[in-house]
Amino acid sequence: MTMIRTSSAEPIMAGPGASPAIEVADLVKDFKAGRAVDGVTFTVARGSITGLLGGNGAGKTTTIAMIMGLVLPSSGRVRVLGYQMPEQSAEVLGRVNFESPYVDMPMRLTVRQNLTVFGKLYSVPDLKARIAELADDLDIAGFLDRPNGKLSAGQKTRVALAKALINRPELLLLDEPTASLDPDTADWVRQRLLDYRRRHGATILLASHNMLEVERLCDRVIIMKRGRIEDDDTPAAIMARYNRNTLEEVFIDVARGRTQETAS
Ligand SMILES: Nc1ncnc2c1ncn2[C@@H]1O[C@H](COP(=O)(O)OP(=O)(O)OP(=O)(O)O)[C@@H](O)[C@H]1O
Repeated sequence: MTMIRTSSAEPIMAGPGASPAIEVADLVKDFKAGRAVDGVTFTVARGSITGLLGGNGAGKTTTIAMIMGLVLPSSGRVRVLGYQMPEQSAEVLGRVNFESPYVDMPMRLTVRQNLTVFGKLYSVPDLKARIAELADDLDIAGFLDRPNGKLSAGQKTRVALAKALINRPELLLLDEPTASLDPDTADWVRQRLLDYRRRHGATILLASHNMLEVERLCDRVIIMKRGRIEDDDTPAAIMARYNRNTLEEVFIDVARGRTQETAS
């Protein structure tokens, strides 16, 4: 285990398994139009799959962007794999990756060229072999030499997943990983994510509007509303607390302001 001194007086424990995958404390983000994240605190255990739920504008994407160090918090603290973000981001970014259907890869580059660029950014060793392995695992070998702009939504998602896994990340952050996919392809993507977690012991944090997906994938659910955490527990415990059989019903209760006591 390594002790690292940072600008803050407190040392950070940075050894393998020494700290949670993510620690977020009193996180706040103010934009000109108002407060997007309003004092959020949670930790994510290594090897877990955690779902970040909440209605449109609840603050999920902003929270994930602050965890990645892409958006600077107005106040509060983020640690990823034991390192303080964004100050120590250089220590962790190679061990983390991200996927969102709303962030396109360069359209004119072929799939192989895209994966090569991202692989080089992550200094992936033996990159050709890694791309071949992912092409096999994610069934993209048939269109490796096609421009990204000429792929269907389902094919693009598989390529985006290949990009997200190229550096064998210990922590994977996903923003609606199955948005706009047909149920069969969405199920296939979920299975790949479960396989990846099982094989590599990776941690996954995902924002999703698909409640069945969250019930199926997640060990734990954090529900956000207007920038704050409304609930945080296992899917089963949350459904029991709201006296509901599905997370979809809980989501609607939370969105419509029904409390755990009044929901029935
Ligand atoms: N770059 C930005 N500049 C100004 N306001 C922003 C910015 N990014 C997000 N916001 C605002 O912050 C709030 C939270 O947005 P965010 O995208 O984090 O929510 P979300 O929970 O991910 O929503 P959705 O489910 O619709 O993707 C919203 O009111 C949004 O308009």
